[in-house]
Amino acid sequence: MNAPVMLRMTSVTRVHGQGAAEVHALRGVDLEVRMGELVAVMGPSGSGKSTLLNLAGGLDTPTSGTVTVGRDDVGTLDAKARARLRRKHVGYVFQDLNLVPALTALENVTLPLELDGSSARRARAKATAALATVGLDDLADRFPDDMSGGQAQRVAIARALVGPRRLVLADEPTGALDSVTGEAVMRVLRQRVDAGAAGLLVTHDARHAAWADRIVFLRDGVVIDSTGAAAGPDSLLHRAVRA
Ligand SMILES: Nc1ncnc2c1ncn2[C@@H]1O[C@H](COP(=O)(O)OP(=O)(O)OP(=O)(O)O)[C@@H](O)[C@H]1O
Repeated sequence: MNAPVMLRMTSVTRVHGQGAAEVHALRGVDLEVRMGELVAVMGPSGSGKSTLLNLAGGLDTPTSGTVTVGRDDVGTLDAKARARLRRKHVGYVFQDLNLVPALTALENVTLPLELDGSSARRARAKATAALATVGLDDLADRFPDDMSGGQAQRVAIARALVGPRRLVLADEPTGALDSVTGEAVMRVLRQRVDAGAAGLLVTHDARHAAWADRIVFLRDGVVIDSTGAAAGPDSLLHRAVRA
């Protein structure tokens, strides 16, 4: 039996700006991501990848069409309800990391859990474990500005994956990383998805897309192709691009 659909986009359009400045960033996109499934989104600059990710995470609402996360229709939620949905169920890794500079690595990862109502002790324990999964247990007390780009990126990954996130959204999560660390980050993302989350990954890198079960290609706001071939770490595609 197929796993439940966590993210569903139906005939989604998004128009930015107005009048002469109007940009049709997405034009009628249909997309489903099931629990346990990692979908990579590829496409040239300006094709609508970030717009799609922002809609999936409830940071933005569609101009027309519907976006549902679990049972929630994102377009019908008010800003407060969308913020709650994001905090509770959606993990993000963005290009700009949005780490809080005044908080240590551990505190940055702990923060979303505390905002969700976890006790400080439980939140700390979970955050410590999340930092360990990205190999940063030694740097828990370090501040983001005292870390390398790759280390800070891994803190952002730990923060996105901590807690019961049902949908993990990653926008070029390996951008600041060397290839070995980038692979490690992809492995962590894959493990989180294998443990039951749904994952949506924007990437320009075919080696990272090869970790996905499916690759969706966007151009000018339209899905122009979608590979059905199950890729994943054991797939031929994966082995081919890693060889
Ligand atoms: N807030 C906005 N206001 C106006 N236009 C926007 C806005 N956000 C995105 N766009 C436009 O929408 C189109 C799609 O942008 P988007 O950032 O989603 O593409 P992308 O595929 O993520 O690009 P990149 O790979 O360069 O990040 C582009 O033409 C962009 O200029």
